[in-house]
Amino acid sequence: MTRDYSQFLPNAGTGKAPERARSRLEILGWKPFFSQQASIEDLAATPPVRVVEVHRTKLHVMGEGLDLTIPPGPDATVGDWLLYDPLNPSESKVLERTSKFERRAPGHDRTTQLIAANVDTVFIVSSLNREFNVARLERYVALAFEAEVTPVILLTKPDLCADPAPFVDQANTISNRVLVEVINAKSDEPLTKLAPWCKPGQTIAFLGSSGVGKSTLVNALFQEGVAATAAVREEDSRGRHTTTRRQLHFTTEGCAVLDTPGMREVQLTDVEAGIAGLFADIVELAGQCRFNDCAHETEPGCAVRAALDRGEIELARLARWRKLAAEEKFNNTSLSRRKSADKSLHKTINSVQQRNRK
Ligand SMILES: Nc1nc2c(ncn2[C@@H]2O[C@H](COP(=O)(O)OP(=O)(O)OP(=O)(O)O)[C@@H](O)[C@H]2O)c(=O)[nH]1
Ligand SMILES: [Zn+2]
Repeated sequence: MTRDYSQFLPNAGTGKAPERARSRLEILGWKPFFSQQASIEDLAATPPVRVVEVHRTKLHVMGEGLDLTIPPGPDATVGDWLLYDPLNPSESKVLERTSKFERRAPGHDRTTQLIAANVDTVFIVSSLNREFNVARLERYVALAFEAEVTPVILLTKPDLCADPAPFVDQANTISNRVLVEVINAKSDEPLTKLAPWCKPGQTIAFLGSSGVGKSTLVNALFQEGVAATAAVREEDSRGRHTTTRRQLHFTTEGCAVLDTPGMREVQLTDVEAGIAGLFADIVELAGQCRFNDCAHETEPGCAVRAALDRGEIELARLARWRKLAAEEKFNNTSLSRRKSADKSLHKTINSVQQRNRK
């Protein structure tokens, strides 16, 4: 079967894009970034498919006229694009990702575990009450930057808050690259307020503490039900529908919503790049300090303190940067310690087994 994929290649057609119906691939999230990684011949021989669901023993993938499960050979996660090799499915090539969420896998040799790939926007949700915590929001923002996903902060439950303004002001101090929206998840606001990020072909995810309104927001997006294309549910032995561990649900509009408990376990790991992006100004200043190991406290020639004195950076923000950077350092050292501990445990087990064999 030969398919024509030329329309998905970059610079196809004329400059002015004629209004045409979106293809199935585009609704699934196919973008020029992916088509640039393959030739027309590749695309015809090994058609692109997206991983819409990850099971322990198989991957559920969808593409143009394709809806199948393949063995989990390729090191792929939910959201990934594969060039599906019909002759050898487990050898299907995983395309380079626009973004990826990872988490630390405790006690394994592989230090990180892929959670999700090719997410466009992550909504960082916090409610306008005592749960609100700028430092926590900042961690999530750093995480999103590290994953190369655009973060948007959503402040929920304004109907239960006497004065949202101070919370909004605080959230706005995090980064001028991050939008802050106040949203009543229980009203009809989600559909309209989230619309700019929930267009067809977009992939979105939600992060935030328990009880802040993530499920309520997701349900609001699926008001018209889960699209037929995302019949990605399995029936268990009792004939009930069970939500499997990692999957994409498509709204009737064609926006993919990531549903994976793994996102809740995403920790602030290896977020150095994210922190650097979030506190780019402070990081740059720190590079100008006289001493390489400047703690920005009492050292002479400290560019950070100087900027603080000039009122160019905020003390509270500097404190948050210090805390986040220290935590990041701690996470990294505890990981290497944990890794060597794992190894010695492994050695112990091996030597015990050898002794028992004798
Ligand atoms: N008044 C009001 N209640 C809200 C709003 N958003 C969520 N809630 C309520 O807060 C409670 C928790 O909301 P959920 O959507 O279950 O929160 P969650 O973030 O999905 O929580 P987990 O599933 O534990 O991670 C529910 O009773 C919601 O109805 C809001 O904007 N206003
Ligand atoms: Zn300094």
